[in-house]
Amino acid sequence: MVCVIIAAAGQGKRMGSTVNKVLLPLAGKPVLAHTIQAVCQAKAVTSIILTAAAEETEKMSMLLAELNLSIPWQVVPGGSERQYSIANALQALPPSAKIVAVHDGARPLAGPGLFDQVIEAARLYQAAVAAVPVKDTIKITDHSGWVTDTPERSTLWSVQTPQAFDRQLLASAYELAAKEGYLGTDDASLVERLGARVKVVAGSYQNMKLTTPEDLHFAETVLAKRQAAKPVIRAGIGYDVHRLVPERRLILGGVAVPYELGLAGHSDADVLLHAVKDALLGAAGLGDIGKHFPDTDERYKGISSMKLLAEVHKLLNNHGYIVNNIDATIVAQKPKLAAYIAQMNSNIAAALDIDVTQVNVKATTTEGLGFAGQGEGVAAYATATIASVQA
Ligand SMILES: Nc1ccn([C@@H]2O[C@H](COP(=O)(O)OP(=O)(O)OP(=O)(O)O)[C@@H](O)[C@H]2O)c(=O)n1
Ligand SMILES: C[C@](O)(CO)[C@H](O)COP(=O)(O)O
Repeated sequence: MVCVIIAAAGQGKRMGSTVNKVLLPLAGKPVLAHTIQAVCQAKAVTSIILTAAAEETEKMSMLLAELNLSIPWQVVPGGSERQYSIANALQALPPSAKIVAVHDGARPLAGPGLFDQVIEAARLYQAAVAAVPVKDTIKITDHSGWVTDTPERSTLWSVQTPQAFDRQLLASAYELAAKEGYLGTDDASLVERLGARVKVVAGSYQNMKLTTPEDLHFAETVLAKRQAAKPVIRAGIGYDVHRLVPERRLILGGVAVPYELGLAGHSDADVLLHAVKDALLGAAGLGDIGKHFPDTDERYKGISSMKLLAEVHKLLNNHGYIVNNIDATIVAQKPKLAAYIAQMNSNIAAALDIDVTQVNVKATTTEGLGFAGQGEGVAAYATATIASVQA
């Protein structure tokens, strides 16, 4: 379980506004609403704790309630410094939380994917931060403004949030900082003092912390551009045929259909899923299943086509696509398939992480004509549309 602490208990003094900057309007809604929605879209996140200044607790609770979140949330009082706010939130963590991510309420432009990446890195390495390479040359000065050093830029990173940690590690880091009276400017610096290693995950230059007024203009521009960007839709087609033979199971759309014959093939010969996968790969311009899962490869002998459908889904995601819809037709004289169609739809939807309404499997006979009509084999046609994911 992953709990995200959203720090929102500051005053936004550098913004020069009379209201807390996280409550300022941005593209038609409060900055904090953008931040919370991005956090909630991350797949791994299971709960939220928001830190709020005492006098803003009610306002922020109302904002959270209006967002109608599907995961549990709570609001805890902040402290006089960001670090003290996070320390309060750590006391309120749900017992099930094994990973804790911390994010600034004032970073509304972080994409959901970044949370998932940083959380995944925290699972692997115990501590991870989003960061971008610095673009300017950085100088160190003395207190009179004289340059004392120019650090090598290739080792310098501008560190952002989210930052994610193993729960115990972060708790120990905060305990040590409290004991030693150390006040850091981010959470990872506390963890570093324990001697633990922190992994850097590539963040985004757009994921800026709204600190001064010009940052708000930048954020408006980024959001306007994101809203105007139209996803590109691509379509693909798939077709497959397998021979019906004795002593094989008849697997269609991941369902074992009772019948005296089954489909012959190197894998489980799920002709429907083969057509669906070819349609998806075709839509993405990624070839076909023969290219990715050759029938000469022993690894795929007898393999469930549901597993390979999940692989195709991963491949599409890695190339920046999400699935829009699937339409498919199974061509078989026998057996009757109507009773199994709903399960096929839901199997396909689950593997592709889409709603079942986006999948439409049908079945038809050929009135006794041709190889399907003669019961020699089963064919399947599929079409798929996919959409490119916006950055
Ligand atoms: N005592 C504090 C101070 C800051 N924050 C939060 O930590 C994030 C990052 O801090 P910063 O940008 O410094 O915000 P402010 O403290 O509000 O800004 P300023 O320093 O200009 O007053 C913000 O979302 C802020 O609301 C917090 O939860 N508790
Ligand atoms: C945690 C942080 O956002 C990482 O860049 C940053 O250090 C917060 O600093 P601030 O002093 O609260 O602005």
